[in-house]
Amino acid sequence: WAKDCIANRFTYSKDEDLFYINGNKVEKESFCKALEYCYQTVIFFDTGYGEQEGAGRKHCDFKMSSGGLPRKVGRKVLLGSGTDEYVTNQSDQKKDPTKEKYRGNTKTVGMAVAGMFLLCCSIICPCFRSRKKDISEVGLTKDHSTNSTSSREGSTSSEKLPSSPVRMPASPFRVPPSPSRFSMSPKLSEIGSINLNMSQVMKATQNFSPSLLIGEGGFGTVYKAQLPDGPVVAVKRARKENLSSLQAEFSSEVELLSKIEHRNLVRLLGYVDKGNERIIITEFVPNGTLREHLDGQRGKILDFYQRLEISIDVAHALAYLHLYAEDPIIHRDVKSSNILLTDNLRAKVADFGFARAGPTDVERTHISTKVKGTAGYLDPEYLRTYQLTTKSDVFSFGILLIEILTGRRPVEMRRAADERITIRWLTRTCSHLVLSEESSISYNCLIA
Ligand SMILES: Nc1ncnc2c1ncn2[C@@H]1O[C@H](COP(=O)(O)OP(=O)(O)OP(=O)(O)O)[C@@H](O)[C@H]1O
Repeated sequence: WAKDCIANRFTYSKDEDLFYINGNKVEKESFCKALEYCYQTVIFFDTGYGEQEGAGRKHCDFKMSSGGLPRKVGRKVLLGSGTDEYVTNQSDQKKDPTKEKYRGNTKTVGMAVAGMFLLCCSIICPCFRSRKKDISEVGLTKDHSTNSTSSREGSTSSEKLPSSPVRMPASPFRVPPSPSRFSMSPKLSEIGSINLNMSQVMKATQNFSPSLLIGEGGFGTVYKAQLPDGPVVAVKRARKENLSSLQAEFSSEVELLSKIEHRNLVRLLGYVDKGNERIIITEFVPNGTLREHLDGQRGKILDFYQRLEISIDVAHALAYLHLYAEDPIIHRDVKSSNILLTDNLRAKVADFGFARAGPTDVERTHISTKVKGTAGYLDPEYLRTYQLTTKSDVFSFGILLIEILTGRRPVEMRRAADERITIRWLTRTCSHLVLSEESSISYNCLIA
């Protein structure tokens, strides 16, 4: 039998009693582990894989009903295995030779993503950046306006070069950063804050009026608010129902956002943590999410160069988080609905609810932690090993690039079964296409 799950094909040959993933022979243990995860995700997606639902159960001893299932957090997946989080050394990793083959597949994907990333950053980026106009940003009340202005990323020649080269990965693919694109991390004391109390927040949002509601997600509701002294802000309010479980998301978002400042990251302005109110106030990004644009819900469809610019913006945001923030930060939820666009179609990465501080010690390569993120964007190695590195964001970024190029979601549930998994559809479609400059899909294939 064979089973398609996310971007993988699981095959069992009864005659040979052999297990395959994407045509590669693998040990039963690796096969079962990967298939078990797929079952979990399929349940989350409710994909209608029903006809193959039982495949593998006969051979693998799944623990499907004993806590191995993903818990649902809004549209996100949360695979839990205890609450302990700890940092381990590379040398701590136990090498299981039986997993190497499957690991090889995921590494190939990782290399492909790195290739795309490099293509954007090293070749295309300089060509198009020079044509860019600077975006004027709303001036906001800051506690230390003078200092923070000097530390903010902009286009002045007085910008500082990135610090802490020690943390740069020792990768042969490393691209030297363009000094004009990065800034030092702001010091915590320099972060701007709008000091609002709850009654001012109520006033600014007109008692959380539905007419000011601009978004809703797993964390809560988001409102557009006009502050008395001018700026328009986004006010994200946690749901009351499961406040204790949202507390971690709230703390993470506030703590990490307060340490970063980059024009491609949504800026934290303040927060409320009082009684049963958890509110995050950020700059308002007026032009909706990238997903809305890809869906054609925001007027004119994005052209190729706009998509490219957006990709580059996100790449810069991630490079900043991974390499130039005070401590490395792993976003863990890079996806098109978390990319907000300005009127000039500049991208800002938002939603730091799942973000984690990465390993700070150069000796340490990863953090062992439970899996969080959104199905379809999750790095398969992280899923299997629970070992989180900045590369997990890079994997999600690769998926995002394909989404940007094709307009499709990573998994398109309404399509025919053989077209549901965008990566597979893309590779199959592209391999049949004769490349021609007239055809945008051919061009996109070429880039992908
Ligand atoms: N700063 C902002 N400016 C403009 N709109 C925003 C802003 N922040 C959030 N939104 C809108 O609110 C929606 C939900 O926001 P966000 O993704 O941060 O919430 P969430 O509860 O963490 O969602 P999810 O669980 O889907 O990640 C976004 O998709 C966007 O439409």
